[in-house]
Amino acid sequence: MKIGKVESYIHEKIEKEKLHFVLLDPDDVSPELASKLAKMSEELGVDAIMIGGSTGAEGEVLDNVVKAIKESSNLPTILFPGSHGGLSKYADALFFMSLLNSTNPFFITGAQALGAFRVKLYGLEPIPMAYLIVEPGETVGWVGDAKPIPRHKPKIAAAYALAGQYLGMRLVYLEAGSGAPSHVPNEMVKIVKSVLDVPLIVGGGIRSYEDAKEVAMAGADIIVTGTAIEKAGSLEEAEKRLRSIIKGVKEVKP
Ligand SMILES: CC(C)=CCC/C(C)=C/CC/C(C)=C/CC/C(C)=C/COP(=O)(O)OP(=O)(O)O
Ligand SMILES: O=P(O)(O)OC[C@@H](O)CO
Ligand SMILES: [Mg+2]
Repeated sequence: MKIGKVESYIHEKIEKEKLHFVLLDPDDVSPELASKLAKMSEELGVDAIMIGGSTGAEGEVLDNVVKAIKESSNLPTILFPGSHGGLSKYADALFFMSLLNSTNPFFITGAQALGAFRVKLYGLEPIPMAYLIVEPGETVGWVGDAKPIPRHKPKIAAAYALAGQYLGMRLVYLEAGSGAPSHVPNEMVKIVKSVLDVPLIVGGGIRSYEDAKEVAMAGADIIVTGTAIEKAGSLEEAEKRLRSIIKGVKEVKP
């Protein structure tokens, strides 16, 4: 079995440092803004750009944002699809994710089957990933028909994460939901990390130096931020926030 370029890049990098990925939602950012944010991200030390949204980032809108990002930066572009619609031939890779704690088979295997041929046709690099929604879950929890993992039940998260690894998934993503008032609890990150051999991604509600640093210290290998950068209001503010979040991530050594 061959591990693709983007996944190999992730594996090599996490040996040496904690990573920071920026998520851009084509529903919320224009190609022009995406292009500027991607360029800034590369200059400041972000490790990859994720592209997706839970309320229908697809078609031309998605393609144009991916193209704009590819033109302005050399960072790997990874699709973060809300369904089989969230695929673009212009991206490098995609998180081929299964929402393991969904109550709806569409988000566990259905969207994956409907998207599989197009992934092959577009030559996208699929990276199998267990996607787990933790309370509050926000929009993605509702859209994904999730049974969100209670914040004070880290063992449930660990059980799902380990099941994902044993099912062959090569990444686990703990998601509190975009814009969540608080990120996944540190204790949960720690316990999940302690049972896993595959890299752990944490996102949702991470918006400051302190947030990023504590989640990295708790054991996340990759920290994702979307809202903090996307909705900064100005490029100056986005830069300020990005600098402090990256500082928090990179101060923690693996
Ligand atoms: C692998 C393929 C083809 C599909 C996977 C489909 C699955 C399992 C989706 C999971 C459920 C879902 C709706 C995920 C959306 C992921 C996502 C992009 C969330 C965050 O987007 P943001 O823009 O930050 O937040 P909003 O939720 O506010 O849009
Ligand atoms: O927008 P934020 O809260 O940074 O969340 C990022 C990501 O985990 C959402 O899927
Ligand atoms: Mg969104």
